[in-house]
Amino acid sequence: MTATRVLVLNSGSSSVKYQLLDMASPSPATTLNRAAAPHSDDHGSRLACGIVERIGEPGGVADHAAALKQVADELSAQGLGLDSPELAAVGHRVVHGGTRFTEPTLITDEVVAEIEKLVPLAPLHNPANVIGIKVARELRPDLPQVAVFDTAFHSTMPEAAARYAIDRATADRHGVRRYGFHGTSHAYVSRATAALLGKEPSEVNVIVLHLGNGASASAVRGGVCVDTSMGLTPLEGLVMGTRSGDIDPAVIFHLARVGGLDVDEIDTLLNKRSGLVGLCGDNDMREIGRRMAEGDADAQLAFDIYIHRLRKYVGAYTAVLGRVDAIAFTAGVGENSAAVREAALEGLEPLGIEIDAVRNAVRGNVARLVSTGTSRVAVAVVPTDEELEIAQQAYSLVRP
Ligand SMILES: Nc1ncnc2c1ncn2[C@@H]1O[C@H](COP(=O)(O)OP(=O)(O)O)[C@@H](O)[C@H]1O
Ligand SMILES: CC(=O)OP(=O)(O)O
Ligand SMILES: [Mg+2]
Repeated sequence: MTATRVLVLNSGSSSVKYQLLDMASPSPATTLNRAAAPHSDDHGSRLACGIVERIGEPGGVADHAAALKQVADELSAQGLGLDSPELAAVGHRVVHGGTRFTEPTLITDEVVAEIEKLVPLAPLHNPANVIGIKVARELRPDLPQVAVFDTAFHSTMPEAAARYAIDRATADRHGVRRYGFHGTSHAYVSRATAALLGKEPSEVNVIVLHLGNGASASAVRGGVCVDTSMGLTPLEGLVMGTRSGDIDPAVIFHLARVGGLDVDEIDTLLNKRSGLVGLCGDNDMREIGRRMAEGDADAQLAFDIYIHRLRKYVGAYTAVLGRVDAIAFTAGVGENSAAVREAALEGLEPLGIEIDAVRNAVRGNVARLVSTGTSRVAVAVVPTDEELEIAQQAYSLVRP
């Protein structure tokens, strides 16, 4: 029997998502929506999936190790356990790959040690990724395990976009540069957007707006990333659920000198108590929408700040790309919030961007266009599938 299944673990700061895929059958993107299939040979059908949430929170499981045990138990209960001989590999999302990891990588002890060295650059994410790797390797030491890095797709950014304008020697000594994140999603969605337009990725320039709890924008020219909004860590850029995104770095000095906060307190403030939750107490866009409908001024201001930042990045990446063929919305907010999409692009007709209010309001879970027939820039909603992309990349390394 040929082993054709891949288990994907997407360990986040407070959740573990998993999918088991069979790489011998076509992917749902192919069967549901041919136009949106990102690869011509697009394989990977979902056999099982799930999520363990609220890790470390009251009412949730204690820690990531406990979450992974729950994942293993859920799979075993369906007869799809990690002991299955049909498993060909485990694919792991790893958020920070530094400058070294720009390709899917077969995991060894040495690779794990390198990923651990990058923890200071992604303290909310890499430790969880490492635990996932260790647990899976203990359960199946014989099985190939593949790391797929969030930073990889952004490694093509030109130096002009990747470097901060700070002292070069200091920056180089400490690895201070812009790495970018959510790259697996930006890669998948930019390709799927090209497919939706009936074009090759090399033929189109796309702005991808990945709006989840973490959020980032990227400018993709002919299939290659040329800029993205996250930087050294996943804190820079857009307003997020709990993260501030861009601020004047002097805010940190001011809070330390005048506010008396120490570095760890400021880190927690900017990563966990800022963004939408810091502005209005809620980080879920559904709840913010409900509050706005009731005339809640704090929720409205949080929404307005979120949208203002998003529009700035649309404008910036329009200038970076020169010619924009499509703007693609993805992830939890991007796929589901018609209000965010509309507010982000409202009044941008002079840039050739015309969103169609009726199309935009239609809900769905397949890739679709929401721009008018005359819009020079296509506006698309493209469901992301980080797990499918990770499975395909992992399988390409281990397939017979
Ligand atoms: N129907 C919806 N309308 C508006 N926002 C939604 C909807 N469903 C989910 N979201 C938003 O999506 C977010 C989660 O997105 P997701 O991509 O799953 O994030 P992450 O992977 O970072 O956990 C939620 O916090 C919520 O704000
Ligand atoms: C890198 C990052 O921000 O990931 P997430 O959105 O899963 O938190
Ligand atoms: Mg996510």
